[in-house]
Amino acid sequence: MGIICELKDVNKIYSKNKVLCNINLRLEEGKVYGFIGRNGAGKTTTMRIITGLAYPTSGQVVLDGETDIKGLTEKRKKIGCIIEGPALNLDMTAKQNLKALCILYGVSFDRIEKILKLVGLCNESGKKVKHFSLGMKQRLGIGMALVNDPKFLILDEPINGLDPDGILEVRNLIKQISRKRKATILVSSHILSELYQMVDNYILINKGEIIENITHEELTQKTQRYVLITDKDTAKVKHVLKNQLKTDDFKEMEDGTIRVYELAGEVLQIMNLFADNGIDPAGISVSEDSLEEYFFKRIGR
Ligand SMILES: Nc1ncnc2c1ncn2[C@@H]1O[C@H](COP(=O)(O)OP(=O)(O)OP(=O)(O)O)[C@@H](O)[C@H]1O
Repeated sequence: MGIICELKDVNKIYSKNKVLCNINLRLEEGKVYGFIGRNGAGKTTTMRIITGLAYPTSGQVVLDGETDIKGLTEKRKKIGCIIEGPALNLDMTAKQNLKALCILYGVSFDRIEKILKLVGLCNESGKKVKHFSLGMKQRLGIGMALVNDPKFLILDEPINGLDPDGILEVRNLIKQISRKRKATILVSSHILSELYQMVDNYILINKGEIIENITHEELTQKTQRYVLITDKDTAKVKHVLKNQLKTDDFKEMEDGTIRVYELAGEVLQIMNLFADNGIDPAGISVSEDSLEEYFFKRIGR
């Protein structure tokens, strides 16, 4: 899998205020990345640096292997982005906005109908954007970001402020774009659960530092319900789980505890079995981390 974007030791200082600290990121082709952090964590600044709207104080941006200004400028033409809200002309219709952008990019109008269909705005041809709902504006913004047929999409908080219907529409749209166009997508949010089941990888940023970069599977496992077992004879516990409970869905954690996922509702069954096998665990309980709990735990709050 090729790397479409890489940040190497990127730092950004705004008048003595260090807003990005040694950011290292590698974004693979065709994957969807959720960029999650509280307001002011540094998401927008990172996105601005990737797209060339801001320069890093130090460090390097690599886009599709290019590192010099000329190469980066060429690659940036193939990035579609919404940063700090879509740039829309409110007195024009969706189609007129898309047409204006096609002229700016020097591309044919052929793609407009396809984009309107994809973003679900085909039936809004007579309506000026100022009469659109926030969700419609966001969808048009995403459509605008697709005009130059990008391989890489950067969407800054596209779900922020939307009602539940709007959230669903934008989520579905992003999933569809990723499936149909195989584009790499970096999408930010300050709420981890907003991006759940929508992205392949979660990149957590806090106070300008990347604190975690994990896959959807890893996050699911970390936030699932599980039976938490504490016992000094972990080998025996694992043996009983595997051979008598016939489950492989457990994990030994770094602190020596064991988490059994599949049988989270079967704690009594597990306790009985342990009793039969002479295991008297120091601790056994059902536990889970919600997505937001997990996030706050990671950012230390
Ligand atoms: N042009 C600027 N000049 C000075 N400070 C800035 C500038 N742009 C951003 N900052 C500061 O950098 C920090 C990170 O801001 P950034 O916008 O990247 O955060 P964010 O994670 O995108 O949050 P938000 O969702 O609120 O935009 C903040 O403390 C912000 O005040």
